[in-house]
Amino acid sequence: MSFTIAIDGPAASGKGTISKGVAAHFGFAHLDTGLLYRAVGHRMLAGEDPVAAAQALTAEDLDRDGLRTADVAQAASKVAVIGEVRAALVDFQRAFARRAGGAVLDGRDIGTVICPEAEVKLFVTASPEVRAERRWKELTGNGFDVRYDDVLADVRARDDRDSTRAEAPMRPAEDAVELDTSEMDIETALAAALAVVADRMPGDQG
Ligand SMILES: Nc1ncnc2c1ncn2[C@@H]1O[C@H](COP(=O)(O)OP(=O)(O)O)[C@@H](O)[C@H]1O
Ligand SMILES: Nc1ccn([C@@H]2O[C@H](COP(=O)(O)OP(=O)(O)O)[C@@H](O)[C@H]2O)c(=O)n1
Repeated sequence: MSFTIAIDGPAASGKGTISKGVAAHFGFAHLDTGLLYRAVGHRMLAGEDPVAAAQALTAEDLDRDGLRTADVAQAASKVAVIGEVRAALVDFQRAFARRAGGAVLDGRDIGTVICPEAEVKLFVTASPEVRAERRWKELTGNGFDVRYDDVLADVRARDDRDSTRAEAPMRPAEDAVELDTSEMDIETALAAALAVVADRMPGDQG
């Protein structure tokens, strides 16, 4: 049986953390679809054509070091505007979503474009300032020397590019449950997400 949970939202809203927690709780597989775009962005920064890079993407590309930097995040959101890049990544994401045993995918367009039939859709948000603070803590904790103001500017620039692009813009699906985590710690946010999912689980799996 396949069961798909789509979790979308802007940068550093906590969708990855929630997705991992939901997947672990239910024993589902998890795909961070942002990594696909980051891997293509990384290859573009190395001089490759982004469409060719997306078409040739391998599992090893997703394991590379250096995909979590601010520069790669910006490059990811630039390649994500290109329709041919997005098209090259669709089949892999849909196949993952349909795998037996259940799947959680997080990104920007999972509930709207990749898996419009997903059994559960969440759209996770938080204010730009809260998200920038979380990302700043994460990056400085990982040894990156970044300023809060620059992280906030990066988050805002990506929000703007991601939500205004013509192809698969970031937005909540009409049937998505919105979860504003601005005032929630990780445990509270995960509990709220689990409650939404459990409510939509068939039988006694919740
Ligand atoms: N509710 C929360 N409260 C505080 N920190 C959080 C919360 N959710 C996530 N974080 C932290 O914020 C950072 C970004 O979270 P992440 O799940 O990677 O966001 P996203 O996948 O939306 O970019 C991580 O360091 C994570 O531990
Ligand atoms: N399903 C997706 C996932 C990511 N992306 C793009 O990839 C970029 C990086 O995504 P990410 O999820 O790794 O970013 P964070 O939310 O972790 O900061 C985003 O800013 C989007 O431009 C997308 O267009 N569609």
